[in-house]
Amino acid sequence: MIALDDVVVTAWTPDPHGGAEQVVRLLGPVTLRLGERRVAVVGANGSGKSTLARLLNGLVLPSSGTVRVDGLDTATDGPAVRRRVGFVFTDPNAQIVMPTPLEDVALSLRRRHPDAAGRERAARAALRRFGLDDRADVPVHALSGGQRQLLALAAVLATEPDVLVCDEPTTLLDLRWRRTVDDLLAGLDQQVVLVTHDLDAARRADRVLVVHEGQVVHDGDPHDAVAHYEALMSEAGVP
Ligand SMILES: Nc1ncnc2c1ncn2[C@@H]1O[C@H](COP(=O)(O)OP(=O)(O)OP(=O)(O)O)[C@@H](O)[C@H]1O
Repeated sequence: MIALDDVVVTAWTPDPHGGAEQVVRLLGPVTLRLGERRVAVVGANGSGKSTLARLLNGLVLPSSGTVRVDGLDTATDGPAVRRRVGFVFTDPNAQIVMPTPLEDVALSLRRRHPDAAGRERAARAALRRFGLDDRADVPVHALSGGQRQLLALAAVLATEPDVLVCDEPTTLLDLRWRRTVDDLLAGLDQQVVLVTHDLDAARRADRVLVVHEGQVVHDGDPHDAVAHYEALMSEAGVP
């Protein structure tokens, strides 16, 4: 169970008029209990979705309030939370750290497979699941953007997290791989929190949060939530 209580996130930003830095509120206050297997988060650019997602594994810490995952506080139990909560970034370059796909996935497997041969076998199997087996040993800079995104997802799933938080994980993928990743995420046993601009993907969730100007303004049934978001967008002049 993910529990947010009275969470507010603020940040210092420069004053556009050259004065002292100012504190701005990016998100909150937010109080939520997230227990559903598939939770989607939708909202306009800059509304606060990534900030909300990053709170869930302690990448962003609340300025006030608490975020707990299965009772672990992200502010005080960060490493334990991150072992439980895998995070897939929009930009795969933010999380690929090794020179080749095989080495990158193998790094994620080091806890579960201390022996090198077992680790390599498991890493190759993980890459195969994402159609990357023939790319296992090429330099990561030679992968396409979509292949890098698949690699990032493969590496995070290899750590077998209890919860997977994905921040727009299919943005760089073509239609075939988007469907593959959507199906794969849908079939996972883990809880998945998906930040997405893909409203069809949001409609397949069990619960949808609509974020607007740093607030969760709607929370509930996917069809109602998506309709609420579309109404918000049309008020903003989006056709
Ligand atoms: N560390 C920070 N300091 C100052 N402002 C920030 C910081 N992080 C985020 N912001 C601002 O907070 C707002 C919300 O950002 P966030 O990344 O959560 O939005 P988002 O809904 O995920 O947007 P997008 O759909 O474009 O990815 C934006 O205006 C962003 O510029």
